[in-house]
Amino acid sequence: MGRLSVLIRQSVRLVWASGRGLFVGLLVLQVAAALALAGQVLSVQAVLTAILDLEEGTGATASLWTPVLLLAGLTAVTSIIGAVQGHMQRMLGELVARSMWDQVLDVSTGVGLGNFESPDFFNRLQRVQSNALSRPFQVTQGLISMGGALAASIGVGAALVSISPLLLPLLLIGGLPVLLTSRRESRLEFDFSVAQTPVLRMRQYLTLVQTGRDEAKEIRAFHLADWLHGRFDTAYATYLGALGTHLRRRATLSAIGNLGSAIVLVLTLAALVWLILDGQVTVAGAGAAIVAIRMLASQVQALFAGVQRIFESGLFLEDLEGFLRLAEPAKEDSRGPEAPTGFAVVSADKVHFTYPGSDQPAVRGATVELRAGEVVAIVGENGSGKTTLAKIVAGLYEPDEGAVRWDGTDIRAWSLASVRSRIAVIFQDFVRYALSAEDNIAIGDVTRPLDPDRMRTSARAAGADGAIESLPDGYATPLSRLFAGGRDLSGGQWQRVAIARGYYRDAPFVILDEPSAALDPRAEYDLFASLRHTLEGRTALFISHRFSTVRSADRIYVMEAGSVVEHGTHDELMAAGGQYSELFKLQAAAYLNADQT
Ligand SMILES: Nc1ncnc2c1ncn2[C@@H]1O[C@H](COP(=O)(O)OP(=O)(O)OP(=O)(O)O)[C@@H](O)[C@H]1O
Repeated sequence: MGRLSVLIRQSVRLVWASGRGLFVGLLVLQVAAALALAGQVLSVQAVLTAILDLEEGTGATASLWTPVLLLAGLTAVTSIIGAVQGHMQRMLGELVARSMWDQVLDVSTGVGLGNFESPDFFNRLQRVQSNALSRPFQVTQGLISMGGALAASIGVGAALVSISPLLLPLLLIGGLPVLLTSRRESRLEFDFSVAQTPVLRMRQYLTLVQTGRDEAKEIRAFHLADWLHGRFDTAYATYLGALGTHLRRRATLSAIGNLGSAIVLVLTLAALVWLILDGQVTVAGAGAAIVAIRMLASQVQALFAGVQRIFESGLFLEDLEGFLRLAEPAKEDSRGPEAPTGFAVVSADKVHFTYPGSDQPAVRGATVELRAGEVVAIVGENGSGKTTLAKIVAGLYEPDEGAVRWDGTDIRAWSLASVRSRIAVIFQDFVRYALSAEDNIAIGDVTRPLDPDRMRTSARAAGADGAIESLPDGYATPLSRLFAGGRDLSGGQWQRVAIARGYYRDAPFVILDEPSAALDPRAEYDLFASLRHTLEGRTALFISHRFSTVRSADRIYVMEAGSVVEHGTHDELMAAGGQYSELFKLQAAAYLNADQT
């Protein structure tokens, strides 16, 4: 009972916050329906008494009409209430779902990036999306049907007590077996859901692969359709096998519970027969009692079904609450004083970082420094830790050791949200939003109204203007074939849109993570050469694994296996004859050979 009252309190809070008007309205209707049901029992008794009086010749036909009309009226009222309630419940369910979605999306967009490295997080997210979000609606229904069944049980119970007080306790006991088995059933359901989440996610992933636009060409080119279908079928078969076992267990439990209730109902009816034979109940009373017992049995069943729904949803709601708590550290991000609007020096000071679940550090004691207005480059081979270091400098990952400092102050001293607002990052794997070209650029800064001039200047600076202006609707063209009138861009054109997005953001510090990977060598050279002019004094960190691109940087850091192994200007590094000069010559030779062939 303790657990039930906690769950009911939680659920009421949830429903109350989402749609209190509808909730109260539904409860009022439930009480009205309960009164109408009790009225029906009493009307049946009155109808039967009038019929018996007529037969015995002691009553008049006219006295039959009033209870019959009353019974008809009450029956109509009950069914109308039922119909209206259905629609109101649907609306309330949607309101509850919306407020839950709001909270879930707050978590998914607010939690630390580290969560997205963990399959556990995705399993929880999946459970929350496919289960926990529908559960609040179930709880709402459970609460309302409980409230209604309780009111109806009291009403019909009172009517029954007026006929014979013995029958009521017997009927109430009838609900107990179902209640006892329902707790066990709810645990089974939750455990099943937890166990099946990874299989379900794999199935959904296989569906996405087989329906995705990007994957479509590779599936055809590699003849993957049958192979992927096979994997999908196997995943489905595993799930169906487990579902069969699970449903058999649940069916056995509910059969036991319902059998228990049915036995109690038979005992109640037997007691009624005994009361009639003993002369303690009149024939009219017995008729009404049978109606009342039927009504009450179904109400008691509804009451316990409501309790069962709440119990069953309870475990999922706890899961949901645990998930929502993940956002608490994210709220911390916007606490603390605002970061200064600029800096003289940004440094990463002996930073170490290991990805969650990984045993190898991705960055080991790396130190870099950027002075205001400088264009600094990080180079290194694939997997050397460049992107990870950039994410640490951007305040997206917190270093395990060491610190990122602005003019000597650890950025953790300020609100992380404000630090991030001073930085524009163009990611290697930037997002291609299925929105207009204009939105794709202006998304770089959504804190102020769209500035068309700035947007066009940014597009021009990134060299994206030509491609966009030749689209059917220019900047208003959706950059996706998913939507009517949409067009797609080439990889290089998309990359320029992403660069324009970074330029559009009015931030003193710009981080470009391999922004030229999809550009041809001339475009890449032009991009870097024009960077200083485009950024107009802003500080830039440029990441590349093409050494020739960044030779004019103010300073170049060379990374290898997570550490900075060399740094200096191009000339200094070439003169040092270390790894930079070796890799630079290797890449240059590869280009020369390519030119000669
Ligand atoms: N999300 C992740 N989870 C676990 N390990 C990761 C993750 N991302 C990168 N790593 C590992 O961290 C190391 C550094 O990766 P990082 O992406 O920083 O290198 P990079 O120098 O930017 O490489 P590239 O030039 O290929 O982009 C690699 O060994 C990589 O396997």
